[in-house]
Amino acid sequence: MGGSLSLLMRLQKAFNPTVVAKQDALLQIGILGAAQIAPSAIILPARNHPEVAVAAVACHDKGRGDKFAKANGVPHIYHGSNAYQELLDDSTIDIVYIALPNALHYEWTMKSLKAGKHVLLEKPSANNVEDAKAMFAYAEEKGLVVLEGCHSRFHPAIVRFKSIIDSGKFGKVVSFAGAFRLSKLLGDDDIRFNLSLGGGTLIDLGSYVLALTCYALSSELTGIVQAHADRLSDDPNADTSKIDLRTTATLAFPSDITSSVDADWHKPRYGPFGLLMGMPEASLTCVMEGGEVRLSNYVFPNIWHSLSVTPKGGKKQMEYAYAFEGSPKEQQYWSTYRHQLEAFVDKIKGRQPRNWVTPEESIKIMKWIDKLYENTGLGPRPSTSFVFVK
Ligand SMILES: NC(=O)C1=CN([C@@H]2O[C@H](COP(=O)(O)OP(=O)(O)OC[C@H]3O[C@@H](n4cnc5c(N)ncnc54)[C@H](OP(=O)(O)O)[C@@H]3O)[C@@H](O)[C@H]2O)C=CC1
Ligand SMILES: O=C1OC[C@@H](O)[C@H](O)[C@H]1O
Repeated sequence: MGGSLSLLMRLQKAFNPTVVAKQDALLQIGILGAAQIAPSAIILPARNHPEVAVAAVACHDKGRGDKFAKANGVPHIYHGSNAYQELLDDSTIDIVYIALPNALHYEWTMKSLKAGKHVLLEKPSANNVEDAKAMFAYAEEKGLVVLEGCHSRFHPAIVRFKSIIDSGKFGKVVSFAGAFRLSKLLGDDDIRFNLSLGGGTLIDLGSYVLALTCYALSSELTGIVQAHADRLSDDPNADTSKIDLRTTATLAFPSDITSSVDADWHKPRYGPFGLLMGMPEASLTCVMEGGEVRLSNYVFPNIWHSLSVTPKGGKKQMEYAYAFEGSPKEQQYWSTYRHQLEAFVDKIKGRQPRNWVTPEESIKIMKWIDKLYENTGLGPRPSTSFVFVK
């Protein structure tokens, strides 16, 4: 099939994945919050997974909740101020998908665990490392699965990217660069720019960069060489002065490897009156002694990505990894979120997932997000006033 035809097919499949026949005894998923990301991250993947069903959504606002449920074929809706807790009290729900503002991840993960539910939690896992540690410790105590949805980690493209580095074919790693850069299309009132809701560009976009960098290098980050944040406001008394529109940093890894981080929600716009957005960038580049490998588009690699391998002094070669080797043909259309759901269900069912984001990794990423925020002077994202009682 020609390039443009396969691209069209992948686009079509991304928004209309095959609806599969369901097995008996499905794991029932409840969604907390009628979030924008929920259709891509859980509704569509669940339609394509034979062992799960989305059974309910909880939304404070009845009108919005009804609209969400209707548009996404969710059979039951909880609404009103106690909606989230009512969903957790529903004994038919096995899994809770949490796509709430970052500051609410801790509270609703703890409450979900207390209610005996497994949790698929949006990235970043929490507002700060202390909250993340408490969440994963409680999950362990309860014998339940909590997975931070760093969805890119599950796609064949990132696994292939890492395997090229790990193969040693190009020798030792010299340096690494990770970027997630977008033009600002959201208002300042978006959850991403609100300190009390756990906002900030490093915690939002940078959480991917840190997680994917640490995964690809399979080694412990050892320190911060330098870091800089462009703030939303210069008024030291305003919360917005603690919100970074862009954070850039250089990190140190063992063997003198340095890695750059660019988390940017303020990529310049261009054209007349700045009407055009800059090209979104989600890339990872690893420079090794004998060559370089670069992955572009780790966010929606199922629609399109490129993996370029350039031997030192040689010609760039392109690779694509839409499916794992030997996997059924249909899987070439799986999104990062569909791969993630596969792993999550495997873990709950006691099967070995192909790939996993461990609690230790999630905690480590939160630790370095805190350290970077300390380093840039903005300070870690504060915990909320919620006090958890077992
Ligand atoms: N994995 C991925 O690709 C992506 C992940 N994310 C992550 O998902 C989470 C949610 O992001 P997104 O979908 O953009 O969020 P939304 O802005 O759509 O908000 C999600 C839900 O949070 C509740 N909420 C929104 N604003 C507030 C507020 N001011 N105070 C209290 N509750 C609020 C609402 O619940 P209700 O319906 O009850 O009113 C809303 O439906 C974040 O953690 C983000 O990092 C986001 C985008 C992509
Ligand atoms: O994938 C994403 O892209 C945009 C971000 O703001 C969002 O939170 C993130 O997960």
